[in-house]
Amino acid sequence: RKNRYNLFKRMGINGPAPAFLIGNFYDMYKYGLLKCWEKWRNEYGGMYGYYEGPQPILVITDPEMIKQVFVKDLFSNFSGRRIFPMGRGPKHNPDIIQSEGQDWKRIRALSSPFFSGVRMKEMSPLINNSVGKLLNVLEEKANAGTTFDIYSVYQGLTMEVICACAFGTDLDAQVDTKHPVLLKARELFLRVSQRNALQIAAFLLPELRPLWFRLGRKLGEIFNNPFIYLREHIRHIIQMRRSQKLDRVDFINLMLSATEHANDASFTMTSDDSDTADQSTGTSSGDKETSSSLRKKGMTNEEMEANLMIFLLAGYETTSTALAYTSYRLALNPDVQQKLQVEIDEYFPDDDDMCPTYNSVQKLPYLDMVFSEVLRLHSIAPPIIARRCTKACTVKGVDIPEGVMVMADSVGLHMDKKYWGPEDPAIFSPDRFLPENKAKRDPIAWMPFGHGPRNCVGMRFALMEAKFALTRLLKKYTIHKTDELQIPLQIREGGTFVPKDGVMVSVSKRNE
Ligand code: HEM
Repeated sequence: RKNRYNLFKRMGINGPAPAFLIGNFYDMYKYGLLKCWEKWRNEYGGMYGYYEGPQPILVITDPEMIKQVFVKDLFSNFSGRRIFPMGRGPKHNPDIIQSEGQDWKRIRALSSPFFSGVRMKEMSPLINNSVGKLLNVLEEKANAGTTFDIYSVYQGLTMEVICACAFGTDLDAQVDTKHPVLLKARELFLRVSQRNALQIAAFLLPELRPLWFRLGRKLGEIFNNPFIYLREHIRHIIQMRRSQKLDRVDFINLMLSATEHANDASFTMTSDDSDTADQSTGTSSGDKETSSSLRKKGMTNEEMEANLMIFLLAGYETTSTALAYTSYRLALNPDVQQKLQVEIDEYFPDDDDMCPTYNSVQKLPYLDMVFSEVLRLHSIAPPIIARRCTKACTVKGVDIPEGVMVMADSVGLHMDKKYWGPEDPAIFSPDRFLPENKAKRDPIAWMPFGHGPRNCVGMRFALMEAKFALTRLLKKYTIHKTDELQIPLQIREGGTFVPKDGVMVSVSKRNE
């Protein structure tokens, strides 16, 4: 441990001085990660090292270094992710986020087809159906003229959508706002952000992870951890679907066939499924197995459960947060909102009950610019954009020892004047994403979904869902700033970075 705390000094890399045993934990606990990163970035520049407990984190912003870690050397030297202090650890972890090496590649190869263009098109009616219900909820709010938290409304929407698309279940979570699955997911993310004594102990003493993991499970059973409720919910659905053998287009159906066909050499997914899968795996250096040979190995039952849980949580939390941040920005920038409404009206004229499609929403350039700018200013999952060095190597002249976590400072990149100036990067300005401005910038400067073969597998899904919701919402309603809107929004940091106290707005019907 003592040696570990000297690591960055020995490497000749600057950074905040760590305290023995707790690293830089005190600052992180007191001020939060966003504030610490900003302070350290200002003090030490684009590359520095700090310690999360005993875990050394090397923060980088150099585009070439990021490309080497996240793309070129990903499989050979950086196949690990950040390790959750209370998790099972990276070895033989059944879920896509925590697994590494060949296990990750196989799970990714099996999961990518859920997000292919063909699947997106098949899922669009399910999404449109839930967006229709969102409009009904907003109609009530508009009629009542009340101020309300639009974030919690979006949480109902995204929970409903992910349950329909992943499990084929109809939760009706926008109307039944006390649905236990919705409440448990909300509670789970809240608990992660609260850092109880066990979480802190696990964070500071990761060597005892197997103990923390077992203790966490035991205490979870005693104290009704929401995770256990959600896991049982997923198990129940899997059992039901196994016995019913429904022929539906949802994740669970694809996973069931992958599980049932494990090691069946003749099994192939349809060619329609392959358009995202091969981008993710099988193309990097030192990689012998192709995506399709990995897919043939299938998934175990435990992997299926674990990954359905990841999709449920990721599908629910991230997209609702992105929609909440977008509503915040639109409420504060009525000119941008109006311009967006003009674009939507032009593309969907005189059509109150429009049903956007996967292709049609991609033809709205200003919508894409607005959403991209929102994701630039509001990073939702920045700590996860990190790779653990699994084999010592040199990256652009920096010797990186095994075990160091290399994190791309996406928040710093998103605020760097070099890429986003001369206008102050803190200003919300969708024009930064005009094609002529985009062409001048290194694409690495914008990475809300991460980078490389291990980037966000659900990106297409998130973009489609958010764009369906925004086009239909803005066609009918205008979002307004209210006295209760918190400016700037306070952020709650946990697994994700979300508006701590919601987003309090009102809506009005456009044609009245
Ligand atoms: C606006 C919405 C979203 C944002 C901002 C977001 C962001 C991210 C980020 C930053 C990563 C890490 C990428 C990296 O390490 O390079 C990630 C990974 C991931 N995301 Fe998303 N995400 C979103 C939506 C979704 C959705 C809707 C799903 C699934 C339904 C999803 C599933 C995943 C999974 C499974 C991974 C791990 C991929 C892997 O390790 O191979 N995400 N996401």
